Amino acid sequence: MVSIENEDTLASTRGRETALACVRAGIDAARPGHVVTESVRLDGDRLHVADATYDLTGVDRIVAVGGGKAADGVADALETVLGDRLSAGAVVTPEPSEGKRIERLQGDHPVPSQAGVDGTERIHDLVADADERTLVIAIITGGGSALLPAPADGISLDDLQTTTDALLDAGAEIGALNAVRKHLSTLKGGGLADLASPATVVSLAFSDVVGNDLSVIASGPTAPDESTYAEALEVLERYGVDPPAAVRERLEAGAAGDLPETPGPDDPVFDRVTNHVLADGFTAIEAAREVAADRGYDTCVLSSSVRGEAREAALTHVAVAEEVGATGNPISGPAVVLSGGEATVTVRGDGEGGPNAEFALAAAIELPEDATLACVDTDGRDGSSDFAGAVVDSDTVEDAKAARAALDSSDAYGYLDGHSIISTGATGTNVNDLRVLVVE
Ligand SMILES: O=C(O)C(=O)CO
Repeated sequence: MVSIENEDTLASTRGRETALACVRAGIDAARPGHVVTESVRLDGDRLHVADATYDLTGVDRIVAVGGGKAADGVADALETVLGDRLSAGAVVTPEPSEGKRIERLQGDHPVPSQAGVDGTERIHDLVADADERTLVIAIITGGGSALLPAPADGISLDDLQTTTDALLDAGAEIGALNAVRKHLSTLKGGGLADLASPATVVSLAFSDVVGNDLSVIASGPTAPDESTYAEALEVLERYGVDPPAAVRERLEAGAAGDLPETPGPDDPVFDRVTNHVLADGFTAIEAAREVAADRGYDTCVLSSSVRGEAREAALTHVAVAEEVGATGNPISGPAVVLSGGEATVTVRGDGEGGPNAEFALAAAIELPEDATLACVDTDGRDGSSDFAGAVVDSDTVEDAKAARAALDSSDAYGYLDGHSIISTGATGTNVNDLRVLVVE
């Protein structure tokens, strides 16, 4: 079970206690041990994944490869489920544990590192000689884009780092960011499926992407890609990013038709590929909702795909809390309103912030008296901070001017204190943000 540091201090009211219990249940439900055991089963020569069954007769090698923030836990669970049938594997994760058959390799997030490049090369080596008798299980989890860098021809790690950094700072949304990354690295944008062909590929995804677009989750290593070099150039322009010369040259060469595009939906490399989304933001929301209902609250899911600038989406949540209190809409109190998705922040200063902290602090300035809001990134790392998020109520902000100044210098954690900051450490999963709004 995920543990929240200092929970006794944070849970000083009934609303706060409920919000934190919901957060804990949401994260736990999305952790790989639970999710994989529920959805993957080996029965003799039959591998069951969700509603699909794969016949392993004739398969003489099963290789599990991939990466992302939940990959270590998925690898653990697969080693248990597949036992001796598993031949080998490698995953690149931020906090690798000791594996049995699947090697655990260190990578870095949100900006890629040399360790990630080395780990990705190991995956390349394991998959490069796959044939018709090989089953490749692809472990695709959020964070995979940075953890599995694989720079394309002519692109250095430094080019990838600079470009990623600049787009993150500009607040680029994930689809746009990944359209660029897919055109700068070899395993993204269907590249892993291409490398594994003609093997059968079964992909197990944990989605941290609103709408579960498989070509965006970890930049879609096993998914057809419809984005283009031209689009990648347009993204850089849209976010005002002037990339390193090698990046611009590659994207311009691709847009001019001098480089092959990433494989699209009709490409035969996907003939033997099946992608399964095993967990997403709704997995966390549903578990949180159950806890709230058990505690006697009326519950409502606002949306699992709230996105946009955190401080603006926060005001919508304040408005919902006000409406619950004033007119009993969309439900009447005591109520728990849940949302998921991915808020972003445009970095304005060099303070310590993150989308969830900014969401919570912006809401706290205006929350009505009977409302509590908890906002966390289910991976336990809000933006590039070491915190998961924050729990706030109408007492959190004593000095609205100072709170606004903190927001303006991207320093929400600088304003919030030990009575608000939620710290879980890395949770081992990643299904995006979870917000719990309690109105008593
Ligand atoms: O691309 C990534 O790595 C993401 O976190 C989205 O899945």
